[in-house]
Amino acid sequence: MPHLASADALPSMRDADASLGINGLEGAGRGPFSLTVAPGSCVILSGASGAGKSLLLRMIADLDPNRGQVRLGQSPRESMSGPAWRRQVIYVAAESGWWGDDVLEHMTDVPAAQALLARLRLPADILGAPVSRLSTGERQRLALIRALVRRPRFLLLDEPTSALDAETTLAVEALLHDCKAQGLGLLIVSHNPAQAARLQDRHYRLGAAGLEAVPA
Ligand SMILES: Nc1ncnc2c1ncn2[C@@H]1O[C@H](COP(=O)(O)OP(=O)(O)OP(=O)(O)O)[C@@H](O)[C@H]1O
Repeated sequence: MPHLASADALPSMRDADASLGINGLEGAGRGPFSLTVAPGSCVILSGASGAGKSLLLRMIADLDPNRGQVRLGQSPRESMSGPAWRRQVIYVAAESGWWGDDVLEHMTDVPAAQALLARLRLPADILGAPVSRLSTGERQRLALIRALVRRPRFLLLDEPTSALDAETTLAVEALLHDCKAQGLGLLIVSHNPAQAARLQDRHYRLGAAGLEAVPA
């Protein structure tokens, strides 16, 4: 893993065969949606603005009202508390929310977060900065770091590079690629066909008729 600043900075692989299974998930008048994300794989979700992509991710994380089956391997989502579920399956919004003005207090593993800064082209002292002074792109990358250092099994990423320049976008993608190689499962909303082509193991488009597989 030559590109990693620290092997400890990435989620470790556990229960390698535990897929994220979504079956008949519906809510807010949308769905039912069914798809599977295997560990160590990347599923891209595209579709027109307003199609319901964020809603689907939020329903999987159980952040919006929904019904249907969601499982992690053999374990149904309802077998664990909401916070326990969202430690394993983390939703990262396109515009991240921060509950205080101190970046550091949001990081559950500061050394691991520190080890990822350079990879994402962030300054070494940024963890000491107030959230209110960060640029949109800095906040977006720090939200990804904040999620990664919690060592989830699946990440639901909503347009994770929407605020980034081309070179920084590639740096984020390289990190995600390495996380995937360590067993992390990814479901990523992207409007960028080139990014989809670089990252996807599978690709679905969300349209009026529901999820449609997009050929590679
Ligand atoms: N909790 C909710 N209950 C009912 N409707 C909702 C809820 N959340 C979002 N919506 C509506 O569902 C629609 C889809 O929103 P969503 O944010 O999922 O779209 P999107 O596909 O992610 O769009 P974009 O690409 O522009 O981000 C919108 O019209 C939105 O107002």
